[in-house]
Amino acid sequence: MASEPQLEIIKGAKVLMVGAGGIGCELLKTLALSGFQDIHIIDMDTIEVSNLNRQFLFRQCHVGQSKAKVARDAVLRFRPQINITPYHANVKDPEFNVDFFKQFNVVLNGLDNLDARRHVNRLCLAAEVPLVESGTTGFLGQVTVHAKGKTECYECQPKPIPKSYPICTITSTPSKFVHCIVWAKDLLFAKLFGDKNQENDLNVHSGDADNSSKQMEDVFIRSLDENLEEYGRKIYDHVFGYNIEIALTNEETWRNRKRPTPIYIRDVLPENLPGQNGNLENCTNEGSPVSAMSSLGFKNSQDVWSLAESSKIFLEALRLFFEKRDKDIGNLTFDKDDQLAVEFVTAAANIRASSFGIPMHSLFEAKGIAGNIVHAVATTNAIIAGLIVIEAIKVLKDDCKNYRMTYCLEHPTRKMLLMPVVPFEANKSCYVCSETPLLLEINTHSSKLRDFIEKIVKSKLGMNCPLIMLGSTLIYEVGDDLEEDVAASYNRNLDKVLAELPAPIISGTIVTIEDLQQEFSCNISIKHREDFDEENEPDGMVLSGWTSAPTEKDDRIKSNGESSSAAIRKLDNADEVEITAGGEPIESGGLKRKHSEISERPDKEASVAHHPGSSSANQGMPQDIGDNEEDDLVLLDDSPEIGKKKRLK
Ligand SMILES: Nc1ncnc2c1ncn2[C@@H]1O[C@H](COP(=O)(O)OP(=O)(O)OP(=O)(O)O)[C@@H](O)[C@H]1O
Ligand SMILES: [Zn+2]
Repeated sequence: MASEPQLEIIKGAKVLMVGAGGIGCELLKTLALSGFQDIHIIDMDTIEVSNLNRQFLFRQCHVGQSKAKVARDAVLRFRPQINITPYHANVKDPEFNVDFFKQFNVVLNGLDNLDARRHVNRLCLAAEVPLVESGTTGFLGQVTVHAKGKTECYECQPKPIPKSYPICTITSTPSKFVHCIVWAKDLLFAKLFGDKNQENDLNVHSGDADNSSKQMEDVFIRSLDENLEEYGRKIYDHVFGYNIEIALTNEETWRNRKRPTPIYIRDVLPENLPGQNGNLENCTNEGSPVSAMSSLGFKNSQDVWSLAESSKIFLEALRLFFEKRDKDIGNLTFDKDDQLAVEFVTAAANIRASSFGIPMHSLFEAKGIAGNIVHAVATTNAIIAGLIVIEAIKVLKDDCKNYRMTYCLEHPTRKMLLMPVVPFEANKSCYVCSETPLLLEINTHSSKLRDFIEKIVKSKLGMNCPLIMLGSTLIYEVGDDLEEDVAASYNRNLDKVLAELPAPIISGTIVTIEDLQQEFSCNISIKHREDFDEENEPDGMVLSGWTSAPTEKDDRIKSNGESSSAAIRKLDNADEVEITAGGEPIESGGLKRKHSEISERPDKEASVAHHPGSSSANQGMPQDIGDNEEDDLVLLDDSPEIGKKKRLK
């Protein structure tokens, strides 16, 4: 129960929540029950059936409605006297500018993607409003506090980019099931059902450079009256049979690897097997999604299909796409919520896995890998929401010496389920909250301004509405209010190489980039470089400059000079840290952690190297630190003495 003065602070606070999903629902409820009376919520989504198992403010009848609005109505039913203002909108919309953010005492994030998190971080920095940031992945979760001038900002530590795989591992030498999944969704699925114009490296790299890509293209084109069964079998034989034969001709590749086995459909499924075509009636029921599994009578998504079963699903899913979803073909991108797409990708990945001697997986598992899904745990969201409120109250009391980043661990470690850590001070070389310039190595004679904007400014720097300047010369700007001829000249610049722009970007120049909405700008020093490694530097440009971690001693808020709080203490050994509690190092044995591990998130993203997927879920979370036989739950005191623990009986 909050003390009287604390309650007054809570009652007088105006808070902004971003995200009304898994964490957001718990958070809104906890805020309301803790006495908060003026809460604004932004969420751009509508409610989906798959949200209902954990987003407890929503019911079946709300499916399709705004999360922010339904969450508000649900909470007002038990706290009718408080003010909740919902916005069914993207936090990146221009209306949510710095002035909008300035009206709040604290901002609380319950988001699921890096892009929006970075955007909110910049607005909070510009508006000088503290941010409590959070994330969960299954049993893991964390809450961090970011206050300008007091702690590091959300972007002070570079966030690991989603794990991606070298293209040749995916196209030629898969060794794990995830490689087969990436191949099936990013290459095969994209080739058959996606945008025909996008680059797609389904070709097998063989010693025989003449592996005709012309022939390759022809195979995928379906003539208007081509029988779908025959078309499916042709694709099957091409990608699982012929391509593997070609790959095998490159002896060098297989010298130290297990050779794959080509698979042809005639060996797996005899032609025109009765019943093989599925039962179209079953899958045309109004309202139910088109599904190869239901068409073929497969019920359990946790079963691992045999090679023959995978092959049946492959052919059936392909047929259903062409017969039932023909309007989508050419525009599809893989979506984990698209049942037919998941079935197709699972089947294709399993057939490829079988060819390469890799264990096959169930649709349920494959979906998790393909969609980068770690199943959400409602309890973790509830714990994290509680911790957000605890930190928010400290922020409102300006109790910065007691701010904590708290990690929720999968297994209690040293009897701690929750690991509190003193926040770091700002990284002096953070390009977001300090003025340190970045360094970009790029071929200024061959890279176009368009590539620079897409790969660096938008993708790496997370800018929304960039403005690019060299000295006082504007090279590029976006905005609805631009005059036509100005907009046209900026557009012409997009296709020029950097060194040939009206103000040339060459080695030694410093480019200034600003995002007016985020009120954020940074400088990039340019260094010309002729060649890049295709495998390791697929963008053809390398951005660096803000990777250094904070330095020892001055890098974290001190608890009044005392050592009563948990802390991460840097060891002499440069990148190892030791987690300590109560000033005393927790007994050693499994607790020494590399700094890089502490700041890395669990990474299950599956994509090909040159298409890094979007990042979601947690950032900066410690991994499983080690099991402890005693599964005691340990709670943190609400008092500043975080080192003290209470045991739940
Ligand atoms: N740019 C954004 N603006 C506003 N809301 C956003 C933005 N990005 C994400 N969100 C919201 O953040 C919430 C995150 O919630 P959560 O992680 O539970 O995801 P979910 O979409 O509800 O569930 P799942 O992805 O697991 O199916 C979502 O409701 C989503 O709409
Ligand atoms: Zn920073």
